[in-house]
Amino acid sequence: MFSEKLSDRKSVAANIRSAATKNGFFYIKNHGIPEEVIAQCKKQVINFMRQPLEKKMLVDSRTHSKYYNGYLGNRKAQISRTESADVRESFSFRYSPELDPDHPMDISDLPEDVRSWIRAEDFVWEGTKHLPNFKEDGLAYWKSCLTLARRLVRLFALSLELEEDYWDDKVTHPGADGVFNYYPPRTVEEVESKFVGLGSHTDLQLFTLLWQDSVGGLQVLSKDGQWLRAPPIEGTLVVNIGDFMMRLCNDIYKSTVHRVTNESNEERVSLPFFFGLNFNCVEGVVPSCTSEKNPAKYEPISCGDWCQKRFKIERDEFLKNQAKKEVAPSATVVAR
Ligand SMILES: O=C(O)CCC(=O)C(=O)O
Ligand SMILES: [Fe+2]
Repeated sequence: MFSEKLSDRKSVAANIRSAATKNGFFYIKNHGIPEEVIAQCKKQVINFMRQPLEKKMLVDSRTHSKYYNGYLGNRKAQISRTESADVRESFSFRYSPELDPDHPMDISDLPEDVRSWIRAEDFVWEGTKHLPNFKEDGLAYWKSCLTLARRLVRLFALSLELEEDYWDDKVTHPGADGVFNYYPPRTVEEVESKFVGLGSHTDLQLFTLLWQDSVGGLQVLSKDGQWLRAPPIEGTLVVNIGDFMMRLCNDIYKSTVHRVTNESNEERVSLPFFFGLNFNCVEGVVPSCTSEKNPAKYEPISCGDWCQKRFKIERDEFLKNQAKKEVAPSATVVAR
């Protein structure tokens, strides 16, 4: 991937094509993110999550965020309608031009159509100031992911028989959502009531880079409906295709359903990074994925609209179900 020779890069791209077509999930090694950067970030996630709830609520997403940033607590969301509420706790933040590792710039210098789509919110860093180096260490990992993702998107372009720079101008201020996931050790209640860590879902954008610690618990749904374990492999990141990529390549690449349950007595941390095009960028099916026999299945849509719609569905669904539970009678009528 980092080779000077196009033929080397093409050969990696061919591997990506094969994995993205079959499973939609693969591992990468020698990705260039230093182990030290990952370890520091993980340490900070543990520091944050082990705080008393009132400290974590300083950055509560529901009270402080317009755009789904900040902290979401244990069982405060439910990504899958047919499973339980999610046991996972998370801390989320979004792309900010000041923090861009490749070309930092002031938000006021962005053209208006790009600026109006920037979803970063300062409260996430304001409310975590009491944790020494939390922001610095968290962002060091996020920055490494962003630089890597910009490299990887070039290989994705190659893999789809597009020019390598096909998306370069469309990832200058991209969807780059950092999330710190924390799955507490599983309790007896969770086992008995079949609670999931994070219910079955697909990711939204072009692709996700995922670091997971050594605990395990990620499962991927295969084409024939089997849950496959995606175990931690030291020195690797998991990469998986998102829905927007699947749309852009007319379903050739698969955005695969996955879920997580921490089945251990240890804490589990994972660090996904969700990468997409600039949110103002309206993109349709790419030319190399359509033909007369295989017309585009999807209309162009902006990456931002797409994400916003999907986030809203997830949150609204959860709040609706909560409200229903609150007004439900204590007796349940069972059909006979
Ligand atoms: O925790 C993991 O291993 C995966 C998390 C995930 O799928 C997500 O945050 O979308
Ligand atoms: Fe996911």
